[in-house]
Amino acid sequence: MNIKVGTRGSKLALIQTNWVIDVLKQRYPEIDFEVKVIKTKGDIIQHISLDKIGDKGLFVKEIEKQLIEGEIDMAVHSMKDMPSYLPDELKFASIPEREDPRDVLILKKEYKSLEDLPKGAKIGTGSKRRKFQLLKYRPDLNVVPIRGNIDTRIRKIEEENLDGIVLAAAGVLRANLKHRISCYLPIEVVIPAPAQGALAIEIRKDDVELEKLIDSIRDENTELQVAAERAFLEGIEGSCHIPIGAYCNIDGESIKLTGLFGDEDGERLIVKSIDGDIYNPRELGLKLSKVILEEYENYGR
Ligand SMILES: NCc1[nH]cc(CCC(=O)O)c1CC(=O)O
Repeated sequence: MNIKVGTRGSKLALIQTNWVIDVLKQRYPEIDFEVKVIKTKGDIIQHISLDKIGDKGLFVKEIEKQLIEGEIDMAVHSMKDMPSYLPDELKFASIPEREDPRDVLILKKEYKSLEDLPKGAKIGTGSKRRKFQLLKYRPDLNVVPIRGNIDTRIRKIEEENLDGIVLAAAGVLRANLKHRISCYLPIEVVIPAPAQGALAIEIRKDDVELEKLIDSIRDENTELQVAAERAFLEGIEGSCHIPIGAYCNIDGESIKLTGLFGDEDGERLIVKSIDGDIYNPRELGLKLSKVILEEYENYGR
């Protein structure tokens, strides 16, 4: 059997794709996998702030088209970049084990933590979720927009004379850049993006054979967390112009889901947690989105 795997061409996308192929190969050494790099709209318009072009589908549409047409058989993405709804013909296969969900700071050599940073320090991030949570903790910081893949952003610390940047631990660790991490931001301080650190493997709905194969690398806790966190995102119906975050903590049969939601300019920023059990993660996510949206509407009244 020969399986064609579609991916973006960024270093991280290729690392993630090869990671999935490697774990599948360990179980099915007889299967051949062929990587096909696909250029997406998001890769072509690198210079514009993601905030301004918006649209989560930017990095996946072209890949999904090739999947539907049979040019490829599966696609590997970062789950956090995936829109709430997939094309009718496609679905997610089982989800493998999540990487560290936290965000990290990569700082100039002089500094080791968020607390170390001098007043007014310049921190680069294009994400409102990261920006407003950092400012809540350190209102004096000067948060400036940056874009680009991981290497580009790290380079910009020097090039644009920043004191540091915020990145997802998952991308930095997968790219073998652990030594660059200055500190991990606790989940209580910076709630991650829904499903941050988890991978999405997209396949055709009718591809039962491949579905079964990928089921061998399923991680149940990750699937539970992703179900709850993405249901919250779906319930919010937000875009990337507003801060949205979610993290699901599992403790035996109990789960605690924490959600973050706010407005475009950071005036309203709401964080709330609710408890549930491992049997209804999706319902818990949808419920939390309703509770938070309601609180948002009543804010300041
Ligand atoms: N927004 C781009 C993106 N999409 C996935 C990752 C890293 C891997 C992940 O979060 O799962 C990143 C980089 C980042 O946010 O630092």
